[in-house]
Amino acid sequence: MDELMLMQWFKMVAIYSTVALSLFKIGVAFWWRPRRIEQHFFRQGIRGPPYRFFIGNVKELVTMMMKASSQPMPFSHNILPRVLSFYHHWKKIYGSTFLVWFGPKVRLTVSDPDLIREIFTSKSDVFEKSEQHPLVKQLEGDGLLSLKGEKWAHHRRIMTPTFYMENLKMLVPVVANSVTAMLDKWEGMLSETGEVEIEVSEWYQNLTEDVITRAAFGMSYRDGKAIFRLQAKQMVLAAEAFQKVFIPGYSFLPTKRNLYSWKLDKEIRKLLVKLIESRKRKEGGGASGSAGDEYSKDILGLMIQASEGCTDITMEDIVEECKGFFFAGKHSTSNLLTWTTILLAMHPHWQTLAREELSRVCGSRDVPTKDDLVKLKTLTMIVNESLRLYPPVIAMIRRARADAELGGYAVPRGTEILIPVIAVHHDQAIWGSDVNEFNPGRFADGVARVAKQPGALIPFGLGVRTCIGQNLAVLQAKLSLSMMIRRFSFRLSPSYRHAPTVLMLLYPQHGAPIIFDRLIDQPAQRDQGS
Ligand code: HEM
Repeated sequence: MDELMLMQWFKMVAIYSTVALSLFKIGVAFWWRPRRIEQHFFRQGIRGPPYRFFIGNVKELVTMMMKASSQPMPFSHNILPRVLSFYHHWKKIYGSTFLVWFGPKVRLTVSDPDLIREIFTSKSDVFEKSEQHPLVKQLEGDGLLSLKGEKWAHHRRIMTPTFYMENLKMLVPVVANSVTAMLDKWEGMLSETGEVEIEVSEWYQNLTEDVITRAAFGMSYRDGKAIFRLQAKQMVLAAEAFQKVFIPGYSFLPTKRNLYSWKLDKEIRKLLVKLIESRKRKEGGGASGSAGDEYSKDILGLMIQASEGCTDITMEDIVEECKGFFFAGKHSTSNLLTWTTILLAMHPHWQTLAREELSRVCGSRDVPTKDDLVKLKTLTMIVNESLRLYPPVIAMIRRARADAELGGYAVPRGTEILIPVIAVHHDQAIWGSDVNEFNPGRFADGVARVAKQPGALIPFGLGVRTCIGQNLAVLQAKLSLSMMIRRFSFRLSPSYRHAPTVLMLLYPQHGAPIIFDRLIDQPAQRDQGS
């Protein structure tokens, strides 16, 4: 009997100790540590909204963001208060470098271009990519976008040749075919008066899906389509997760949402493995590259070749890279195209200037050649101004992997740095009093002349982790816009409501309905007439 009591007593002590230890750990993680970090930064003159137990500033932050995006805004490009309302609000109180708490996770906002350059270049080994939310990681894949260290460097080396300009230039006919098919369909939809209203963002998504599947994977559009549909569903889940406090380990629980996201991931994986294996068979069968040998250095081809030469590139690695390229290749480029079309519809004068330049450079050619594209300075200025005012990626995050010094501040290990790209792009101190105006002319003497500090215009990031797809995105945007501008003039539909919103990337909340008018004097017609 005594022995039994003793056993029970030990059991009780064990339970109480476990509970006490857990409470202690919770206290340290959710109370003591945040307070200590707050004090550390306060002593250096950095303040911020006060940390609240467990939730940090998430409640105020989500409320502010929801309120700001609840109504459309006037046709103004001063979009910072709407799309990054918490930053805009707290910057006025605490200055541009402040602390903000995403649950118990601290982020230090940094918008000084000199410090941004330091983070991305000379101190890029200390300020590494931060760990993504599990749902975002599932969507983007565990490839280039999130890998670190030697494995990232190895993958980047393998895939870089895909994006050499000589290889990209071979894509001009591929992209042009897709754009022609899209514009022909629009033309078929014209009313008797010669105009049609198009919701361009959906069309651009299909276009960029088409281009990335063909260009990067040598696959047909239909093969890639199913993957894009599944990723769109994952994107909704990931966007919802951003509005909640992140609880480590939660993603492993079999909740309804997690079960659904696992199912989506499994289906994507299955489709990708099938595609990769069929491509491997083709490569093994003597084909030197992707389907049709048109583009032998595509991502999939290079990854497969690399996996055959060494054991450290596995099928799993290829699947993860494919996920990332499907995601990154589609959304950001279609957003760039959508915002640029909206801007040109709002500012028709720049359509005219771009059209005149196209006539000068391309003459009677309907589709610009790769050499023409380089000469289209006005179009380049327009694209740069669009990326400045409406950058698809509005913020980037880094994490200090060791104690570090930044601009005279001591930043403890584990601190995350939030770089509000959109705030930098809308900073009057950098861009001048017309900062919120659409003025591509500011780039007339090149980007460097205007944004004197390299960290001032960063739509594609900076330093070693800069966007690998930058040249492909710009090539695709310039080619699509130039072909569209030559065929149509366009204006905003009366149903357009200006509501830039963030769902991982910056997009128009109520779509982008645009009215297109067919131009009478088109190059193709001039050719026929001559
Ligand atoms: C307008 C279009 C695009 C924009 C604005 C954009 C933006 C960015 C930004 C800001 C980064 C850096 C993120 C960071 O440092 O945290 C990045 C990285 C990346 N982007 Fe893009 N991107 C675009 C198009 C593309 C395309 C078309 C592809 C693929 C074909 C692509 C693939 C990637 C990859 C793989 C990375 C990770 C690179 C690395 O860390 O080595 N992006 N992109």
